[in-house]
Amino acid sequence: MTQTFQTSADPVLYRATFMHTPRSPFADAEALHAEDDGGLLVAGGTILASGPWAEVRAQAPEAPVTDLRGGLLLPGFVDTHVHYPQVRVVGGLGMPLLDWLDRNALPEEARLADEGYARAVAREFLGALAMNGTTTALVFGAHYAGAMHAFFEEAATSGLRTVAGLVVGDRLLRPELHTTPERAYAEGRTLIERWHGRGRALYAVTPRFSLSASEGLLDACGALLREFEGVRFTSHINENVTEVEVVRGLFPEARDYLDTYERAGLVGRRSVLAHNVWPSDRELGAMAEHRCSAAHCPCSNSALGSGFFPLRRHLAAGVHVSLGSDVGGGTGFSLLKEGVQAYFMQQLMGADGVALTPAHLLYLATRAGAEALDLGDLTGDFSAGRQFDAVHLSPPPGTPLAAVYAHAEGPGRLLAATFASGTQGDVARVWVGGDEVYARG
Ligand SMILES: O=c1[nH]c(=O)c2nc[nH]c2[nH]1
Ligand SMILES: [Zn+2]
Repeated sequence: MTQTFQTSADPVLYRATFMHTPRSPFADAEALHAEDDGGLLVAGGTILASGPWAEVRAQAPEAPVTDLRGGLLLPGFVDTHVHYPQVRVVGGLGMPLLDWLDRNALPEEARLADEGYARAVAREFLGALAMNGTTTALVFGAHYAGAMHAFFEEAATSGLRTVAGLVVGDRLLRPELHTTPERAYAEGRTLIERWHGRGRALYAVTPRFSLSASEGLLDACGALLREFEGVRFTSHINENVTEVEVVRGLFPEARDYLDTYERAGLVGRRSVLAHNVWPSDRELGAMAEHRCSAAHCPCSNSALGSGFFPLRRHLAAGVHVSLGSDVGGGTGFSLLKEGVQAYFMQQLMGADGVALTPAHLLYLATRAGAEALDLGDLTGDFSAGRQFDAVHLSPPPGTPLAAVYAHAEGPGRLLAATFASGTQGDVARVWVGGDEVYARG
């Protein structure tokens, strides 16, 4: 059954310490906007006014107030790379990518042929996103159309914003995961017609990676992308050195890994490519020209030993970067953890790394993801006109983070501590479009 959310059309007020990054801290050092005692006026799920409490309150003196003081209100997190079928295989440590796929991920993905199994996994997956404060996700789907119908049904019930699609491959996986270009096109078309643009769902054409996709299959994906307005494209790229070598051998005509997607017409403003740990300069320049995004997945890159993400080179080339948890190659759903891991890795890169501030981490976990998905007008910050997509962090009393919250000197310290030690347990409430989609306890 699909749940319908009854968002109040009457104005409501939220009073909280809040922070957001309407602009990129990579372009503007003053991008972090913090309100120690802030107000958000929301009606019909849309933010009408945002600023100091006294000013916002004056605009709607009669509106009921939700008092969230004592915690921290942030825009809902945007996870731009996370695999729905891999919830139950998180924590397969000690293997590089291709072994990890063969031994850990793909056997589990084959189990989603059973629609009942897939539905149970979808519920676990969506619940995990919500309880971690993720309100929008670009979801790498399953290889089975039935599992994707189940996913979209469950996503509608969850209230979360999802961009997702059937994952397709026609070689070098397990035979039961293989499709054909014709079937990929037909099943993709049916899923798009049923789900794309319905409620909070959008569709993403999703070949698993060029290693497992023939040219014909990538062309079928390109046809779907051309034929249906607003459909997104996502896949993996340049994650692991062995993978890159294999792809080079499989596509002797292609200039590089990116070109395998470019030749099929898959790369544009609404394309998100996960990882990109080992890009060439040609690929970075072309990605900037296409205005596509790289989804950086620092916990996954660490767990699978894939390498250090060259953030400095992406920024220098003008490539937009967002964050992904990459569950189950990644180690969990928290974008707070991804943020601090991104920070750690850049620190460890020495002169090649970028010194990330708390504002950068917040931007990467929120606004950058919304822009990667071309949903920046809808979500990603608390500016007037955006949807009220929010996560309220309220550390349980007696925890170290609660002590920091009670005594932090200034917004930068509060935000740094939140990324450094915040977890799923600190997420108290989560809203999407003004609808509460998660409440702790
Ligand atoms: O991190 C990853 N996880 C996956 O499931 C996958 N498939 C192809 N390439 C991949 N990389
Ligand atoms: Zn992935």
